[in-house]
Amino acid sequence: MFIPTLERQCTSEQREKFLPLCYDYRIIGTYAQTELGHGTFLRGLETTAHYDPNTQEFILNSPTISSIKWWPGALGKTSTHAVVLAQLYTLGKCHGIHPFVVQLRSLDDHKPLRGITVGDIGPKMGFGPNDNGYLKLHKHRIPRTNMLMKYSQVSPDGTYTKPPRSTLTYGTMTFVRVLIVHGSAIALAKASTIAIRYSAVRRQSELRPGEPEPQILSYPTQQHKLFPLLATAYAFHFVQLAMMKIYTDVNDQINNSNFSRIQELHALSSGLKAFTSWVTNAGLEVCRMSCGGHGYSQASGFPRLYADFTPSCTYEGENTVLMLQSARYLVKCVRDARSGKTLPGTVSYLSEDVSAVHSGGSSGRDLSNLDFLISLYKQRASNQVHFASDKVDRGISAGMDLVGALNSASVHLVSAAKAHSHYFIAKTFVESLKLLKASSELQNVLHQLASVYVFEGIAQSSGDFIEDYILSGSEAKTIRQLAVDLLPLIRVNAVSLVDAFSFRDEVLQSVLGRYDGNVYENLFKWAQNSPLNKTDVHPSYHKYLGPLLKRNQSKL
Ligand SMILES: CCCCC/C=C\C/C=C\C/C=C\CC/C=C/C(=O)SCCNC(=O)CCNC(=O)[C@H](O)C(C)(C)COP(=O)(O)OP(=O)(O)OC[C@H]1O[C@@H](n2cnc3c(N)ncnc32)[C@H](O)[C@@H]1OP(=O)(O)O
Ligand SMILES: Cc1cc2nc3c(=O)[nH]c(=O)nc-3n(C[C@H](O)[C@H](O)[C@H](O)COP(=O)(O)OP(=O)(O)OC[C@H]3O[C@@H](n4cnc5c(N)ncnc54)[C@H](O)[C@@H]3O)c2cc1C
Repeated sequence: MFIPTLERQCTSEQREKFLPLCYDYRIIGTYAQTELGHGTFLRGLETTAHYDPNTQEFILNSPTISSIKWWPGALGKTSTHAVVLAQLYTLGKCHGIHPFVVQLRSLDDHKPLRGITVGDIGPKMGFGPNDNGYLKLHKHRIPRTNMLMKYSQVSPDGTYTKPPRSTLTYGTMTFVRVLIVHGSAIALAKASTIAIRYSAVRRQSELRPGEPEPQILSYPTQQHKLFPLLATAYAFHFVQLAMMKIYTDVNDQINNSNFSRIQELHALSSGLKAFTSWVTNAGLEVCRMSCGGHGYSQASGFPRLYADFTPSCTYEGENTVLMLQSARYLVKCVRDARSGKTLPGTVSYLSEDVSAVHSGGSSGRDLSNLDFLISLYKQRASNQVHFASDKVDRGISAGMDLVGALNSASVHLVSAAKAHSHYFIAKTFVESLKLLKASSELQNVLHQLASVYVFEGIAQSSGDFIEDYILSGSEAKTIRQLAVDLLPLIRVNAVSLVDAFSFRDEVLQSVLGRYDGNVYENLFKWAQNSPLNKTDVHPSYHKYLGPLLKRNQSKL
């Protein structure tokens, strides 16, 4: 995050000064924004940067205990520098959060500089090797030219020039949220690889006396756990490609001072980061539990995969908060549509009248047709967004201000943003496959994956579709059955579909997910390396167990 921030927020002179140092690993940096007291509410950050025109320096301080920077990755022991987000003060006026490059440690002996107190925040649930750290600043001075001034400037006499958009400072977070969509796809692909390969190796239970124990991958319940998640990994792969394309296009526009789509990008990246990380987070646990006891072993790779992935739901914007950000924009779009404005691509459906198109219960609708089902996802999203938006309007009519009305409708706003994200993902998956140049056999297999993703997505949220009369109860039941009917067909290619992710064993880090399937021998070998097995009789025996047993035996 340190380098992307410099790349996006530096003037050309600052780029020339800082970026070569980063690329050559002459300095190591982190992104120090979050504080003990604030992570979500950026405008509440307390770190200060006061400009001293006499020395043309900024004086940085952590004025309170809650202002201590807390959590930034590699801040504790590794980083020599940080981008520090602080409240800018110049000529007695506060101008809000701005980014500053701050050297933390000497490049000679790595000792913290004067006015800098840094350290590790202590053991966490995962990311053991990462020294997430704290930073306390005390009257620490940096040159004026260390404020990243691409968008806003402070002149030598302290005059402040404001940015074209205050939220340009938030640009790095948007970029990393887009990366996290990719991270979700990768994590779910890894988990699917481990669980499906192991399920092809593991045999368990005797269905009928005398019959060989079947592969657990042959059980419909195991397939129902794993194949929708496999399909989701493929869906997220295509979505992260689409998301990155939109990000790159909008970022190019921003670089040409065209800020027209910055809000749409923020809303989409926020919703997709939250949606994909929540789904992946839950999916990792389903994959682990589908592997029985061995899934709980470190040897499976699942404990570390989960512990390292799960903070994706928190960092870079806590998921609920990001869904609310996305929803806030959707509400704004409903208003714009009602006032006749044209809506941008990813939200243009909100100006369509989808309500009459599909009333639930009409017979003869082709419930296996993906294009038709995507239109139902669209209707569900539009209904939920309009419902939540109407709730906000009713709140305002009842005398609330906008903030109060948004807060009062926030549960429904989160549901609406989820439905919007889900529609975007399902639509992108189906459309991406149409554009894919692939053999008919491959198209058929991928169509099965897209179908099970779309069917299962409706089955797991059938209440949304039935409550709004988008589907009748019997139609929802039919779609649920369509998903189950696909499972044995996907079974045929399931192992090939995870092999296609091409994770090397060294990357997958899983005895259960080994490419050669040689699980049991390697589990036993792995266990031999357990520290507890260094000696046959563990030293603790002589201190505790031995005396206890001997004392009690003497009573017999
Ligand atoms: C290539 C392979 C990839 C594999 C690897 C995959 C994954 C790993 C990758 C990365 C992870 C690794 C490390 C990550 C380590 C973690 C780092 C961090 O966590 S950094 C800190 C992150 N912190 C946050 O995200 C803070 C969240 N809070 C906020 O963003 C803001 O406080 C919030 C909630 C948006 C509120 O903003 P605020 O200004 O206070 O109030 P408003 O809601 O009123 O917003 C005002 C307007 O500004 C618009 N806005 C807000 N944010 C943005 C934005 N980012 N871009 C554009 N516009 C934005 C908002 O919509 C409002 O607009 P309107 O007034 O409604 O028009
Ligand atoms: C592993 C890890 C690495 C990190 N790395 C970095 C880093 O490198 N740099 C950095 O600056 N930070 C980093 N962070 C910090 C991270 O960005 C914050 O933890 C994150 O932004 C969430 O803020 P918070 O912790 O204050 O949670 P809070 O905002 O306090 O969230 C707590 C609860 O309050 C709810 N809540 C908060 N605001 C609202 C609202 N407006 N409406 C409804 N509900 C709300 C949330 O939904 C959540 O349920 C890291 C965190 C972790 C766990």
